[in-house]
Amino acid sequence: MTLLKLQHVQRVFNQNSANPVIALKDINFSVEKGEYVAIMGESGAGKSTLLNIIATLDQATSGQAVLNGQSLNNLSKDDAARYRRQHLGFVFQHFNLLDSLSNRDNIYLPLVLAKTPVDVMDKRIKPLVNRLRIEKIINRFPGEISGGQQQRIAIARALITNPDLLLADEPTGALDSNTSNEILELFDDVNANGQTIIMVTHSAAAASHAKRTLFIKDGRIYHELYRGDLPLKEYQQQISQVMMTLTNGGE
Ligand SMILES: Nc1ncnc2c1ncn2[C@@H]1O[C@H](COP(=O)(O)OP(=O)(O)OP(=O)(O)O)[C@@H](O)[C@H]1O
Repeated sequence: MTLLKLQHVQRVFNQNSANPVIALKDINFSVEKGEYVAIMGESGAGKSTLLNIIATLDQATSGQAVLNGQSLNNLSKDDAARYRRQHLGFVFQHFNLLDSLSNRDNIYLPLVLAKTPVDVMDKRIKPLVNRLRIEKIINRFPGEISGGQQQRIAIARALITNPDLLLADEPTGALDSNTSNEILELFDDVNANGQTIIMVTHSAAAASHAKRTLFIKDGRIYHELYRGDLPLKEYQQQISQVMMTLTNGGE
């Protein structure tokens, strides 16, 4: 089943000025339910712009973006905020946890905002605590745990609403390579449990964990790679090669 479909998506910044910026020229792709897709491209290629449109934080200038049957094109600010809360989960590079709340309350936060009863919150958190191995840190505060542990809490916060789509923006960008690997294995596990994931990353190692990688250049999809049955390392090399070609002019 198709979860996300983008057709001829264009995003122009400063459209009515003397110097409009065409950040996305013509983006076309679909994501099936249960897929794990990485998005790569050089700095300025349009990755954040694309992610923001999928995240309902921005809207296409033209073209269509549809997520789970809902057009993302003309949502009002309030409707977009509600849609995000109900259907999307976010994981960021710098975790974005609230230091004044315990880790448990950080995870509960999206449910608190949705006025969810406490017994439902307790029920929802239990399987996540086991799966993300955060038993020992759940009652501590973000300032008292490591970066990798903070990212685990952030992943739990993103998953507790059972989102249709998990959006990850450079989720290992602030972590050392060992901790990055642990977090990437966690994403593998989360995806194996049926969660659809889109991850923007500069890291070929991170992208190699996704089943498909889309490469963006100058606001268009330039190439795509499927992992298939390739071992992680070989797939990572293929991804690095495409990135190298891209960087060297992309022909
Ligand atoms: N608010 C804005 N106003 C004007 N131009 C913008 C705006 N946001 C992004 N751009 C431009 O749109 C293009 C795509 O930017 P975008 O941030 O999507 O790239 P990116 O691939 O995410 O880059 P990076 O990897 O550095 O984060 C760039 O040329 C950028 O300068």
